Amino acid sequence: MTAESNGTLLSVQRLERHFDGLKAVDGISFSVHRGEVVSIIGPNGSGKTTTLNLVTGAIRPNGGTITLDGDRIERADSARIAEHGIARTFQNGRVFATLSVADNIEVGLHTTLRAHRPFRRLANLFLLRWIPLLAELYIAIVGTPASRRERATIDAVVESEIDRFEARLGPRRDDPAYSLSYANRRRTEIARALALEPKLLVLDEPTAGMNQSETAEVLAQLLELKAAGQSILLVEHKLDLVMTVSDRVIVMDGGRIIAEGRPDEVRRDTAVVEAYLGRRRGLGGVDLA
Ligand SMILES: Nc1ncnc2c1ncn2[C@@H]1O[C@H](COP(=O)(O)OP(=O)(O)OP(=O)(O)O)[C@@H](O)[C@H]1O
Repeated sequence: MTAESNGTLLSVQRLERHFDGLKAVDGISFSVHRGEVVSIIGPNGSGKTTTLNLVTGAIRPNGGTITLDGDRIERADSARIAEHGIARTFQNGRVFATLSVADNIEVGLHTTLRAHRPFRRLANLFLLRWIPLLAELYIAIVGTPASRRERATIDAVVESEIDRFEARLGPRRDDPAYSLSYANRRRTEIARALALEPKLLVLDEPTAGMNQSETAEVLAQLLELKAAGQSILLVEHKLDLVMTVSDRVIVMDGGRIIAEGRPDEVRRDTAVVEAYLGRRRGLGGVDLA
């Protein structure tokens, strides 16, 4: 059966990544179907973020394949993969500190604007990827570059993303990101990813550093995205959230997948309980049973 006919959006096969002999990701295979929310959990250092970095092109694999919507992407760079339909957020939350909320959301769109303006696209990529401070300064002073035709489209996308987080980001739309609360920076980052209308949204610990009510808000937003049919690949330590939002849960330990299934199946898997509790690593004290 082909990727298209069985509804597979992302297919990862025998993926490997070593760091100086350490097998951070050790031959894993999994898939994400269209409209599915798949979470990767596991103790600290089990290879979750490395997997996301491989899928989003931040690093290259030593072996294996990654297929998105039928196309091989394991050798593509992150900008090409973003154009292809994967958008992500980062574990430590990355926003451009001196840019406003609106400009932060817009910046993501510029890095993936299609090749009809190859030179400007190249300049944007160069500035944003390799000299981010200079790029920030340029945008803060001159503004973001766009033709009048593009401007209307871009503004509409930015406004619709601010609307999505209206209560939180609406009043802060023109404020620089450095003045935002941590939770609002994370929301800005998620809005920037969603502005790309990705086929697959990749979230690396979106609730890290958030309190209970902020976490509940993220959960509600994830459930809304899921109801709208958004495919999501999520790494998250807060297991209550994972078990509520996920269609499928993948459990990693030592670079390998040790269990995979529906949340209720994974909860009962003894290998999972052992990985978390038996060795007292990662999320010690979490009751999976
Ligand atoms: N750039 C790197 N250079 C060397 N080792 C690395 C690098 N990135 C990750 N590792 C190692 O690979 C292993 C897996 O790391 P990874 O960050 O993927 O784990 P994780 O499951 O995301 O952990 P956490 O839950 O703590 O974020 C760890 O032993 C880590 O130290």
